[in-house]
Amino acid sequence: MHVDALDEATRVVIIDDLIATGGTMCAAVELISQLGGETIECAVIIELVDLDGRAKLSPVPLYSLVSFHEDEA
Ligand SMILES: O=P(O)(O)OC[C@H]1O[C@H](OP(=O)(O)OP(=O)(O)O)[C@H](O)[C@@H]1O
Ligand SMILES: Nc1ncnc2[nH]cnc12
Repeated sequence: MHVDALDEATRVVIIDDLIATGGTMCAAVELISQLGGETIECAVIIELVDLDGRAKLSPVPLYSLVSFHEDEA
């Protein structure tokens, strides 16, 4: 991503296929922040609930379409 791709007025929604530990999504939030933007929401298709990536993202809200628990895998 170019260093001048975002400015302070840019509100970003990050979309990925899956959240597990939240490390990937957190890195994306941090990158957006370093470039001056603000992540207003993260969205995924699949959330692996037991790995608690949602807590790592807080206070950025997470929207997920499907939640899997360990005993359902
Ligand atoms: O919440 P995390 O623990 O960071 O994991 C989530 C990431 O893992 C998967 O990518 P993966 O690294 O498997 O690569 P790929 O989907 O590009 O093949 C998935 O697409 C997310 O990007
Ligand atoms: N724990 C996990 N299960 C399935 N896909 C993944 N991608 C990254 N972490 C994963």
